[in-house]
Amino acid sequence: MSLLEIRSLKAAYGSVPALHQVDMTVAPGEVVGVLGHNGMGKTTLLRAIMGFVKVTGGDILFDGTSLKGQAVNARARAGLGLVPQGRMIFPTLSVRENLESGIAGQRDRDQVIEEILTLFPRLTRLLERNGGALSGGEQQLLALARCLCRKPRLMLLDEPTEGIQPSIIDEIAETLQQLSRSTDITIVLVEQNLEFITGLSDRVYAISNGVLDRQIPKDQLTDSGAVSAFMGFAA
Ligand SMILES: Nc1ncnc2c1ncn2[C@@H]1O[C@H](COP(=O)(O)OP(=O)(O)OP(=O)(O)O)[C@@H](O)[C@H]1O
Repeated sequence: MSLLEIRSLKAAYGSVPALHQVDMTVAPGEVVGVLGHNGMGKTTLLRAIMGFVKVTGGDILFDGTSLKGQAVNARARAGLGLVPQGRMIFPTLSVRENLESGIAGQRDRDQVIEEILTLFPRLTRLLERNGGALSGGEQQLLALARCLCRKPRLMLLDEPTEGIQPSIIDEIAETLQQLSRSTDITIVLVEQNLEFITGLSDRVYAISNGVLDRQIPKDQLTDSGAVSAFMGFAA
């Protein structure tokens, strides 16, 4: 069974439609990419799944249950986690406090943080530093780690490479690969970075003008020229 199933989804900002038709399925444990240019609806899709954007048609099923009418915190409790575009960490809180803010309920905070940090050795050295004093790449690692503190079953990642140095992009890719290999987490990743998305994803969908109904053929995923041509990206 699919962990996430999206059927004929439509979403709008007021009276302005942003998603016209989105159909996708994600199996447990998969890493699924959504590739698209600026303004095509990638962020809107993730925010609609999480419950931040109003859905005007269609349905989203998580683990077989419709998310219709469920508030953001109910979706988070069900196991959805979003790492937003721009990272949105707390700049005046320390790395440790940022991580603590991601921990739900009465769980043993130190133990949760220790567990998560095994995936993020770079953050271990930075625990007492303020979030705002980290580089963009370090902030992205922190945003990922904070999301993981809630132990999501499905993690939604919004352009994790945006504005980040290539050396840390590689580290983020390795961290996500390790996470995917060592746990049963499911990931939906939206990106414009071809190399990053094709390197990480089991399957990649294309989104264009709020329509997502095409997948890039698997045998073409390793051929960036073919993917660019499929997407209509300039060579
Ligand atoms: N808060 C908003 N109010 C009105 N329109 C919005 C809002 N946010 C996004 N839009 C519009 O919805 C469409 C999809 O935007 P979205 O941010 O989802 O695209 P994106 O693919 O994530 O782009 P980017 O890569 O630039 O982040 C665009 O036409 C955008 O202008």
